[in-house]
Amino acid sequence: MTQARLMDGTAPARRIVEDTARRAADLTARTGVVPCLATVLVGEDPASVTYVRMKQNRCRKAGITSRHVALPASTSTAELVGTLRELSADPTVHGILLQHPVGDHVDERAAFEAIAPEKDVDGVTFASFATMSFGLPGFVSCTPGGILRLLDEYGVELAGKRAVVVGRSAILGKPVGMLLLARDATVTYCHSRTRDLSAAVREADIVVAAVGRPRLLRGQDIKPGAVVIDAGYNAGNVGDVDFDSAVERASLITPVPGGVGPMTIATLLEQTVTAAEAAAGRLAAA
Ligand SMILES: Nc1nc2c(c(=O)[nH]1)N[C@@H](CN(C=O)c1ccc(C(=O)N[C@@H](CCC(=O)O)C(=O)O)cc1)CN2
Repeated sequence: MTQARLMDGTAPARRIVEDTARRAADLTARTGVVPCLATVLVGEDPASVTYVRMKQNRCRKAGITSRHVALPASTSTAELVGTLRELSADPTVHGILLQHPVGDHVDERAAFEAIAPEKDVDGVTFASFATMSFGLPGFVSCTPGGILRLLDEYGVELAGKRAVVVGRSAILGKPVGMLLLARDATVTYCHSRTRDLSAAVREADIVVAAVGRPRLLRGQDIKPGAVVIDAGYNAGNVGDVDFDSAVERASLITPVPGGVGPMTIATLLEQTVTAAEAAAGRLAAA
């Protein structure tokens, strides 16, 4: 049995960020507009703090400013919605990222919907979900968008392929399935109530593991020659796929770290500059 080829996300992500940095510099030189991403974090979950910091650092390197809003864990839905509406109305902010999760006492959907669609660079609003589902231009959810870019980068044909998405979260499982469907894959969603998960996954030409359960999928669950995308971000940089056994069966597989993660942040930066370019265009037309 030959081993799968690795789908490295770091090199394509670097290219996207370099291109994004060039676009940001050009926009600033032409119009004086400096792209700005507002990051909103509720509470102090250590993983979320790390992810937000990573996003801010990459923004800085790409010529994007970031404005951080740190809110206490006790923040109510109404307070969070108020903050997001203020940022949505602020002309100096071009993109808004609300770091997930926000805590069980907060209505995360209501919060996401308080983000103006033209600033939804993380692709979390209903408006963005609709454009993703119809394959129309708009902002994509960052991890799903990054996954599709990676599949294209490695020349994976999607039309007519059986894709199985394990997970149905609003920011990952659901949108990645819709993006695959918009590219004519035959998509099955699996979740905690799916009967015989292994049998369902073994049907897949393309598996997207997006459930947040360390090493849930193992080599025996993978059809020989399948493409395996591990979108799990569990503690300690452990994915949802048992890499060592899956690599023996797959034809292509993403590592964790170094696969989907860098593509997520690259997509966020790229969409922030796109939002800033659009805002500058509206300003010039007014
Ligand atoms: N509003 C959002 N919240 C969350 C998202 C999101 O896309 N939008 N995704 C996840 C976590 N996440 C970004 O927030 C994220 C996780 C991991 C990485 C990443 O690049 N990981 C690296 C390893 C990092 C390390 O070494 O510590 C990798 O995989 O190579 C990026 C983004 C939850 N919340």
